[in-house]
Amino acid sequence: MSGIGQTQQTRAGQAGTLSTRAEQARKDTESLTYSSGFGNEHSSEAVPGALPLGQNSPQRAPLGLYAEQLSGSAFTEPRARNRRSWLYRIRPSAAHPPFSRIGNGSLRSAPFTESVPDPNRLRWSPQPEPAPGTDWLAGLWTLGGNGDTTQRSGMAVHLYHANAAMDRVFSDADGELLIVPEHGGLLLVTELGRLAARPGEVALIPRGVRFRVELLDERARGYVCENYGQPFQLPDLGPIGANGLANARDFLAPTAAYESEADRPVQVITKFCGNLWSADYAHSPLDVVAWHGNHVPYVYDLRRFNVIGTISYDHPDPSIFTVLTSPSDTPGLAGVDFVVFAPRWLVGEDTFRPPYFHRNVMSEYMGLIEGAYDAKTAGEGGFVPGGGSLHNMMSAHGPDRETFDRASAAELAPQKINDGLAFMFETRWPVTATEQAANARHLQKGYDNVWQGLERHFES
Ligand SMILES: O=C(O)Cc1cc(O)ccc1O
Ligand SMILES: [Fe+2]
Repeated sequence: MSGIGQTQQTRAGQAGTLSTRAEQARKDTESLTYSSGFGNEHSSEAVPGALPLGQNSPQRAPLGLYAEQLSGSAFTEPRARNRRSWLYRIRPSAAHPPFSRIGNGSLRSAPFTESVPDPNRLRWSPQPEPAPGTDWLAGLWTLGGNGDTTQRSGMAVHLYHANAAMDRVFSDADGELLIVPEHGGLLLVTELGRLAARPGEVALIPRGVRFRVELLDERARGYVCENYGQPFQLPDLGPIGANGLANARDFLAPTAAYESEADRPVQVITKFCGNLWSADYAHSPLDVVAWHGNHVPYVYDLRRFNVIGTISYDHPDPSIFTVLTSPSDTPGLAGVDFVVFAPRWLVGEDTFRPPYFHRNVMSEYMGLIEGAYDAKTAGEGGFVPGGGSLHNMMSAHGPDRETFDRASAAELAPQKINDGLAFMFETRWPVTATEQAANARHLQKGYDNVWQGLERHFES
């Protein structure tokens, strides 16, 4: 079985240095166009007349293209949950050679059984530098997760660290991918078109959609939530009303674009029930000339998030910061929520304003995109951009001692939190760490100490 590293067949060496590739990718982002809205029907054609009108599958599709449906939900799921796109492509996806197993590299999948679920609070420093020539796929490193890929339930937390563009093409049959860049921009070249995602933005690649990743900078680092469960959707707003939190119109789907160069060999890798499989195609599968549907990738700028919080007293639960939720069969119980702690004003009166001490039945993985987080002291060895923390089901956590001391004594003038962008993947089941995460050198050994020295103040 060959490894996950890039093969000879890829063009990285031939196409010159990464800077040339990155420069080209940056140039490509200047002409990107998008279609706005989340969950709605989008349509796009790169060549006029490529999209059939009034039907999906004419006897002969326009321009000699092949019509193909990509289903992200069962055919019969309720209309509100139904996801599919129709693709009009140069060759049908069915025309491919057999897939063979390749090594999984540092990727791991559910069920996670390498270690036992850990009730301790865990925190990691940023990922170490990858070897030169590491593309986005080879740079994926799994921290942990829950559920079962074969049952389409649960989630995985991955980190990525890349310094080379991807020539091969990847798709994930196991789940959708929420990509959270922390350092360096990405150009995602997908079957449905191209999207740019820079730190502060997130990208969502639906289950099964093929893509490759170009780097917009010399190095790219970030987080990935692989959601095996129901696709992410916008949370209901209840009494908030018709607007607020992440607004649907701020999600941007790509417009159709296809690989225009002559046929060339392309390695296509698929992740299927936890393993990587590879096939050598004689052409690029990113050959969709037109498409319509709602099973589409998105990019979303987290700075567009309409943050809602208290204007009276007490610290609201962080569900108020939910960007996207993957529901379970139990109302209100998410398989996984994606939550953002964006710049906001704190005005609560007679209130301990940072996150409170708590124990939660849900499990919380937190990452930091930039700056600092208001419950934790910043700086080397602390909660820093590129690092992450895991507070599993019922583990006791909250403000560290320094934060507690400061916030308990602070003068409660209106205060703008302006210097940080943190996020949380909050999931219904404990996250079991992979062996590589449980034994990582960058696991912070003294994390518990941040809660040391919280002295007794009780006077009876
Ligand atoms: O643990 C954390 O920092 C996340 C979090 C934030 C918050 O504002 C309230 C509860 C919570 O779990
Ligand atoms: Fe928490």
